[in-house]
Amino acid sequence: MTTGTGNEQHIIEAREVVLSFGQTPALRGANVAVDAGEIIAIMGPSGSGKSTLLHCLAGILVPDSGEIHFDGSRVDTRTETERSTLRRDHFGFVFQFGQLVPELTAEENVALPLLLAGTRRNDALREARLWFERLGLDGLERRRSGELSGGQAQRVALARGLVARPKILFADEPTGSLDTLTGEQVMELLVAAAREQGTTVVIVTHEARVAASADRHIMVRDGKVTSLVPDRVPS
Ligand SMILES: Nc1ncnc2c1ncn2[C@@H]1O[C@H](COP(=O)(O)OP(=O)(O)OP(=O)(O)O)[C@@H](O)[C@H]1O
Repeated sequence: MTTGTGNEQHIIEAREVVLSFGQTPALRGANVAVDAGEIIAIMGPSGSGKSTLLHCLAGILVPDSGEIHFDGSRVDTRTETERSTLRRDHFGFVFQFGQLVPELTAEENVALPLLLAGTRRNDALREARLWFERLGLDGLERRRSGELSGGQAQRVALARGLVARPKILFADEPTGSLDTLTGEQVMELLVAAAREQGTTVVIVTHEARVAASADRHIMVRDGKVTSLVPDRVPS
């Protein structure tokens, strides 16, 4: 593992990242650097490479060339097992669809990251339950995903993404399956909870309103990040 080559002030960084799926280029030299505690929105047209960039930053995909740095050390040079451990210990995830395990109750779904990290079941469930009141999910602890509305299921997924207090929350279109109002509420909860616990957030979204909740947004076009100059969202 290579260490100590990243800029220490950035918690996560992609440098000249190139990745193709077969003949299809997805990233063609993408650069982005995110500060600790920052909430950054990745925007851009469909197929421009947003999700691929998020997956590279999160250590899910390994670039063909270029570098990913997390907390001052290289991620892309690590083995699959090392990257999996990194994700489990430091990253949380929220995606657009189908994230909850249907056989588990809502509280068991939220507790999952803690259980995977070795927390005792009772402690994990106690910690998980704290999120239900906080996210307006009181009384839904024992429901299964089929018994939740889309907005409720996304809030459960959000709780699961944050319960282990990850350093970074990666969110790929977390409001994409929701109506505008429900999506705004989920986004408000996401931003408030992330700020409260100092979690850095990298969020892929099509929606300008979602991006407006972020501290900064970047544009991905044809596999490149086009706005490298800090582009602060006006408050
Ligand atoms: N697993 C895959 N296999 C083959 N091609 C893929 C795969 N994933 C993405 N691609 C291609 O890579 C390019 C970038 O895709 P990506 O999903 O990163 O774009 P995106 O900006 O997130 O798109 P969208 O907004 O539509 O989700 C596209 O041309 C896409 O078709």
